[in-house]
Amino acid sequence: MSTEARVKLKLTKKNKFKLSTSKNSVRTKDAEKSMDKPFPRGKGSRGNFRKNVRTKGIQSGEERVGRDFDEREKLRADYNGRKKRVYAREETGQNRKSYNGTTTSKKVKEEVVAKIRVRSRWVSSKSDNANSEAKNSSTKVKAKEENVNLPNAKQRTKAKEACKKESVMTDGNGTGLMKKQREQKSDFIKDKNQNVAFPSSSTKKKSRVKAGLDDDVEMTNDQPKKKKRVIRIDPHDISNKRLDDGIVTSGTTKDKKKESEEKLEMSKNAQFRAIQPSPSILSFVENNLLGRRRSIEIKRAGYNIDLSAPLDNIPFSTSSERERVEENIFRNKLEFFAAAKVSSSFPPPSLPEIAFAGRSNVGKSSLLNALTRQWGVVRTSDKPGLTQSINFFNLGSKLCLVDLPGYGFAYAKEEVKEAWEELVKEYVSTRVGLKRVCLLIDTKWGMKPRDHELIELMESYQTKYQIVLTKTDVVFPIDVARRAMQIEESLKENKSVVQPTMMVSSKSGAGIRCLRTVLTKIARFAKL
Ligand SMILES: Nc1nc2c(ncn2[C@@H]2O[C@H](COP(=O)(O)OP(=O)(O)OP(=O)(O)O)[C@@H](O)[C@H]2O)c(=O)[nH]1
Ligand SMILES: [Mg+2]
Repeated sequence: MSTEARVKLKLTKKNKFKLSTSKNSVRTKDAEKSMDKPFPRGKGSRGNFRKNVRTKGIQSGEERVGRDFDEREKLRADYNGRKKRVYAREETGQNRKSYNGTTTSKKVKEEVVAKIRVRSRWVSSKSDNANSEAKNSSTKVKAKEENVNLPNAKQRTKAKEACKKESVMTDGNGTGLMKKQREQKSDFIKDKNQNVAFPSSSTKKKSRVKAGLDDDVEMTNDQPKKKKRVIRIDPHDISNKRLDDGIVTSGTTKDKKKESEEKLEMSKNAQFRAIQPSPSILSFVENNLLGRRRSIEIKRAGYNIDLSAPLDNIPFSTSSERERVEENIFRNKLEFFAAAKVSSSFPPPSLPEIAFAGRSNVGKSSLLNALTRQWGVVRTSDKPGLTQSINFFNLGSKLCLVDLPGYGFAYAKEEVKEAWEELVKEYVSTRVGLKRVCLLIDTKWGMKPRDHELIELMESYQTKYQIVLTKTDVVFPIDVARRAMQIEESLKENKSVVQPTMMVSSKSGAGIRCLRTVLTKIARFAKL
């Protein structure tokens, strides 16, 4: 290359250099304008600031060199300290990478301070990932820095102070910074609690909806939530206690009563099971097939199970044989002839009377039908209280059978039941011609207090009575024997009682013939 050509090339290079520097000078002026406000306020200002930093960081190396040169030139020309600081900030904020340490010592100091300020932000953002609490605090500090949406001027100044404190903390240690931030946070919360009233629920919602939400506001929202979680229980308030804590004493006493009753009942049952029946009673039960029996057992004994009350029929008997064996009196027709609800309505005594007394539903009317084998003459029902008057039946011209109303539980008014009881008592105590009272006792339940009452009355009026256990087909044979034994033992001292205790079942017919034999003897020897 010739010398002329070399000179031309140098000139063109110089021209190009001048052009590039002039462009950079324009840009730096714009930057200068923006850097007049190093921490811009308001929406988007921070974003623009970052944008500037980013765009300037992408600049080519040639441009960067040119701009550096231009700035150096300006520094030399301008001795205003403020402008220098602005340029230093611009340098550190925009072209950190292009900085090579060739500037003046003042500029270096300012750059270092600015750089650390930026680093402190990075460190805080890094510590966010490590600790969520630190994250919240760092964002709050940022918010303070930006000073956006703070409720009043006092808080703004507080935030500024916090920001200044943070800028002093330039040691780059994350933990130390976190501690400081926590302190700041707690201070700030205290200050808020003292000065700022809690926002209402509507304001809470609004604050959540807003995109540019301030974390400080959220922090205040969290405070009442924590308070809500506190559950205060009044120890003297009964409603707080559970039912099984022993407050309701009436329930426990009731339970205790029930338990004691159950124990008594259990002890009664145990006592009943401990009864040893006499051999005579046991043999009677077995001979008459009393108690609950299987139909095959009755069949094997020779009874026709197709008949009602089969055990009242003689095995393999013909009609002639039965007429011979059975009592003549009970072959007669049963006829109803009088009913009395009051003592004045009693018919005049014409025949020896045998009465059937007992609790309601014990089987009085059924027994009358079973004895006479005339089903349907006396009305029966499974509903207690059917017989409500004293009903008189003639059995031929020899005997009068009397069906008494029951006592105890019945579907009737209390006054009516009391009237029945009084009528029965009057009848058994005053009736002339009454030769025997068959006191019917349910084999399953035994004697009840009202039965004892009637016994006492009959004892006092020397009315002869005989205990007849009914419904023996519903309990085991051994229990029939035990019940008979129990009653006999309990009435051992009584004078008007006629032994032995009779045991019957109107359903199976067990023991009916024996009772019939006993009653026939009464009719045979009785005199008015
Ligand atoms: N299993 C069984 N049931 C019987 C026996 N005797 C009577 N019953 C039933 O017991 C219920 C009451 O019988 P009733 O003869 O009406 O008794 P009641 O003593 O006259 O009753 P009231 O007239 O109300 O006092 C009826 O449903 C009968 O079928 C028996 O020996 N065995
Ligand atoms: Mg009856």
